[in-house]
Amino acid sequence: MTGRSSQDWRKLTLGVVGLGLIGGSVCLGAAGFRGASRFGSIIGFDADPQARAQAVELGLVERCAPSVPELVQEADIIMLAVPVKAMGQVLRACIELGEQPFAGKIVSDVGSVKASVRACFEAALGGMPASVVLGHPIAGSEKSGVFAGRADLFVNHKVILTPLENTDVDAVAQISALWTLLGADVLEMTVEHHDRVLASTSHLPHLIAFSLVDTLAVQDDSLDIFRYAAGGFRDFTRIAGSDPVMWHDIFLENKTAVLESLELFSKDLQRLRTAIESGDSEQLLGVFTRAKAARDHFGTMLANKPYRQKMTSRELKFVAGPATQLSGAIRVPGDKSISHRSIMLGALAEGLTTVEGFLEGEDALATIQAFRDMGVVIEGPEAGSVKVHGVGLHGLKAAPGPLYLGNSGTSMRLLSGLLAAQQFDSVLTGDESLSKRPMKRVIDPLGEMNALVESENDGRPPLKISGKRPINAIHYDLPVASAQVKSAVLLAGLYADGETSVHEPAPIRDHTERMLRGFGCEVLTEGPVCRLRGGQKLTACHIDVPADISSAAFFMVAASIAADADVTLKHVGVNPTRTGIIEILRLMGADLQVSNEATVGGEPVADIRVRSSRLKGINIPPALVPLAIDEFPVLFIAACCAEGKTVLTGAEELRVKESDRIQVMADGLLELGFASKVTSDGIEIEGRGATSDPVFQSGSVDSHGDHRIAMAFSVAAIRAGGPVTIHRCANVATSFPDFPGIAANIGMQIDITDAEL
Ligand SMILES: O=C(O)C1=C[C@@H](OP(=O)(O)O)[C@@H](O)[C@H](O)C1
Ligand SMILES: C=C(OP(=O)(O)O)C(=O)O
Repeated sequence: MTGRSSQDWRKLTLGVVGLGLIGGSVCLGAAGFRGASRFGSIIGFDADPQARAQAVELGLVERCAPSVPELVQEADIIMLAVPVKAMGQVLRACIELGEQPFAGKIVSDVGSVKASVRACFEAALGGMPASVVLGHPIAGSEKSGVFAGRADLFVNHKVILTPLENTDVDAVAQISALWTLLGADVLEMTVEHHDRVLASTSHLPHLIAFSLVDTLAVQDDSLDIFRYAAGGFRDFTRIAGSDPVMWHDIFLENKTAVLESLELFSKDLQRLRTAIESGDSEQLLGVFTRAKAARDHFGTMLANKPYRQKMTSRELKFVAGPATQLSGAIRVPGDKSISHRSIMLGALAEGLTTVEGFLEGEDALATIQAFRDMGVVIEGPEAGSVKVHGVGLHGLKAAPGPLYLGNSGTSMRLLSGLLAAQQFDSVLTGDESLSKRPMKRVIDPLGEMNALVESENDGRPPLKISGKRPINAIHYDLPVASAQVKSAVLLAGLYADGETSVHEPAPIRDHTERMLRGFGCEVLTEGPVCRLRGGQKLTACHIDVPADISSAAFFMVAASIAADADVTLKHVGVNPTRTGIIEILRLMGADLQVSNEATVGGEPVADIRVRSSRLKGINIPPALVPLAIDEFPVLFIAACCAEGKTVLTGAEELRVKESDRIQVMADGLLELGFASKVTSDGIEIEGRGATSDPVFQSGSVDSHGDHRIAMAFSVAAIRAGGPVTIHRCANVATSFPDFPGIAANIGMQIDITDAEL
């Protein structure tokens, strides 16, 4: 649907019936913010003669028609902005114009209950004319009357249109264009869906606000109550100041849907009452933490920020600049792999698990949300602290709907193993990138364990996991060096009768095994095989999440390639299954010093000091590939800045990460004037080293929504001849929220722009 040009509108007369808050605002918005009318003329009618006179005086309309039929005759587009209750009378008045009073006109309304407005049309006109498009702007206010109108009332508000099967598509397009002109976002749904949604999101809250204020107002000490009522009362009850007659009508008109949501709410309220009475703190915390998470999510959605939502309508762009001097000591956010596992194992444990240093990135938040959906009480995260109220191995409950795991492969694969062993069915979904990632690697071994994980999409998400199936212990030889697959099998193995063992073809991260031990579980590791007996109890513990070496890697490369750098990365996790980046950079001649080594909660940590160095190209030993699997995008940047050739082989896994990290990096490098040679399982990069500075041209690259690609090119900018613009960076928040802010602390310059696509 395309909007009309201003030229088109100027040929038309807009007629607004009902000049209260909504009708008046339609007039003012249509008149244009700068006073120049966008319409040929705007006329109005209101049942109240005084309102008619005031509307003209206030400049809402040029003039008022003496009756509804006369307005209908004159106008081309008619907006019936009268209360739902008055609709029948307005329509009956139009009958004097003949059987089809709206022929050749386009008509819409603004009523809050669509089924009853439709019934009014059917009763008055014997059916719904094709040129009538029912609609509802979600832009009320507790103010009403002819003085309440505002030209910008609808800006950035939603308008729901509810066209019927016979509604004329051109009429829908015109009414949609009118609302767009007034600044609104237009969407469509059925009449029934609209009435159900509004019953819960608007009508029920109004009912509760009216009821609460009334309950308090009739108490003896009401004056005191109101005098001392704090901000919470004021915020919560603002809508009790709304027009009583209008709301009285709405409740009676939307009776069925309102009663349904009231019934649901009453049950939940009763449950809270019982929880308070019996001192059931678990139940109270469960409701409150879930509600807080949902409200926070709602807040970020309203602010158009990317928490668990598809980033289709907005683009986050980084513009990174060259830098020569980098210095300072920083601590990057918590390890993503360990953060995920702290929630999963904490939920399965008995008792309260406390976590600090938790990564508040969207991937780990998606895991938290999934467990909340399965009935686990999780407090936080609050400045990296999380409290997980474990429910025990058999305490998870079926989620009310599919579990949405955003961009996170780790969440989906580990949860597949865990959920395959539950007494309920589950569905796992994810964003566009996750929906393309291979899941057969977990479907197959879990199938061998008698689990049923199904994909209708050639082994890709969504995954349907059947519960209530006994899980068999197996020995599994991992065909790919994947810690996610190993962990999925081990988590399912927790529920099996007997010993599950996994053989890894090369060393891969072992956080699951280490953390299980921290929870009191016996997990044996003998060379490449780890074993675990099913049925073991997990006991809650404290987890200190180290800084993520995969995030620190960006600054290790940044400091290595910058002309003058001395950067210290604090409290970094240096588990030997993760230190491939350190080993590879050292082989390339980087100056990395590891100090303050310690062990926290079974995981080694250290500070890493990095200074500028003359890197040289190497053949990356294949054995190091799994130990640095997430660090290759930024290692490619290091290779470009090295002297000589770097060759990566045995890294085909990179092609099935959040993007095809080999191809997407090579494409981006080319945009910056740097040609590389892509191979099926790696890349060859002829470094430019010190012989060419800048190494990269200024330019513009597409990260394909892959966080690690976006951050790698931000690092490349250090050695570019001018700014590097990186598109689709919103997913940086999956693993490294505030990457630009932390980068700025050592002297990197990354500007963020948030633009409409
Ligand atoms: O187990 C984990 O936490 C992870 C394992 C790796 O994936 P694979 O198991 O697919 O190699 C890694 O790429 C991912 O970022 C996190
Ligand atoms: C591959 C990654 O994560 P995941 O598999 O959890 O999406 C990553 O963080 O680079």
